[in-house]
Parts: sequence; structure tokens; C-alpha cells
Amino acid sequence: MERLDAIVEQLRIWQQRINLVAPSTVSEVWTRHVGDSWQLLALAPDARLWVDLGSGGGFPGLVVAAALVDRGGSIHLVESNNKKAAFLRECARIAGLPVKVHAKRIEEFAASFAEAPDIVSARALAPMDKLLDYVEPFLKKGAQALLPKGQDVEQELTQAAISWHIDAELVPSVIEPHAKIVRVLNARRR
Ligand SMILES: C[S@@+](CC[C@H](N)C(=O)[O-])C[C@H]1O[C@@H](n2cnc3c(N)ncnc32)[C@H](O)[C@@H]1O
Repeated sequence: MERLDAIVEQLRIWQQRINLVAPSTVSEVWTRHVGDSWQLLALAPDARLWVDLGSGGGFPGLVVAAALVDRGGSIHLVESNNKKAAFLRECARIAGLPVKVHAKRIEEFAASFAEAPDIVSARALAPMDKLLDYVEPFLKKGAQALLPKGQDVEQELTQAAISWHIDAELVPSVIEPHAKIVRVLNARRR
């Protein structure tokens, strides 16, 4: 809880200078962002090495990091916006989180990252078709992808299935009634 408190405190401070989350959601940060992120941990109880793509204001990446401390795990956050990357670094330092921030584009990170993560996550980054491009290099190394999605998820999966064979399951969100988390076990281009 102390680590999560520190994350929320830093978010509120930095949000006054840079747009880390939609301003309308700041008052609901504990449910809309912290809780929404925390629920991913139950879907990967044994994961220790994690990669979060397009981390932005740190969701789910920083919240996952707060839990990975107790598992002896760590997380790589990939965020190409330098101001957001600076926030992620400073927040991780203050909260004492096992985080490495990569201020680069996902494509560049994926090409140079030599480790095999247990989980790759991405929230609010891209439509499913594009998202699969981003996570495929990690799936090939044995990772599972956890991708929180809104109520249009079925439509996105149908669209993505035109170009991809997708082995995935949908897990209902415990936070948003119509939202789902897509757990991707495998994906390959047709
Ligand atoms: C809409 S925000 C979502 C942030 C966070 N995951 C969340 O759910 O609150 C998407 C973030 O992904 C970053 N991003 C988009 N494309 C990227 C890419 N190709 N490489 C690295 N970061 C990227 C953007 O800078 C932005 O901060």
C-alpha cells in the first residue's frame, strides 16, 4: 500500500505539468487506474519478469512493479515520450520499485531486448491488430500477453483475425462491467 500511495502521490504532482492520464479520470485514480492494473497480477501469479509497452503514466506497469517487489521480480517499461519516461523513472525511484525504463520506441526495444519475459502487457496502446505486431516478438519467446480492452474487444479481435491466427481467451474485468482482459497465448500472421 505504501508503494501504491507513493505512485498515486507522484502521479497527482506530475499530472499538473504533463498529461499522464485523462484529466477526467484523476479523481477515480484508485479504481480506474490502480485497481484496473492490479487485477492483472491475479492472472499471472507466478510471473517474475514482466514487460509493459506504452507505459504512459505507469498503468499497469508501475502498479505491477509495486507487487513484483514481493515476488523478487522486475519489470521493463517502454515509453517513447521523454517526459513520461522521466516521470516513470522518478516515480519508480521514490516508490522503490524494481523498474527499468526504456525511453524508446517499442519496435526498437523489441529488437534489442535479449531476455524472455513471462508476461508482456499493454493498456490503451493500439487496436488489437497493431498490438499483436508489438507483442509478437515476446510471445515467440514464450511470454503470454495481457491486454486490457474496452467493450469493443470482440470487434477488434474479429478485425485482427483477418490477418492473424490468435490463440486467446477473454477474462472479464473486475473493475469495468463491459471491459475485458485479452490473454494471448500465441499469435502468428496468416
Ligand atoms: C494512451 S497512452 C496509454 C498509457 C498507459 N498504458 C495507460 O493505460 O494509461 C499510450 C502511450 O504509449 C506510448 N506509445 C505509443 N506508441 C509507442 C511506441 N511505438 N513506442 C513506445 N511508446 C509508444 C505513448 O507515448 C503513450 O504514452
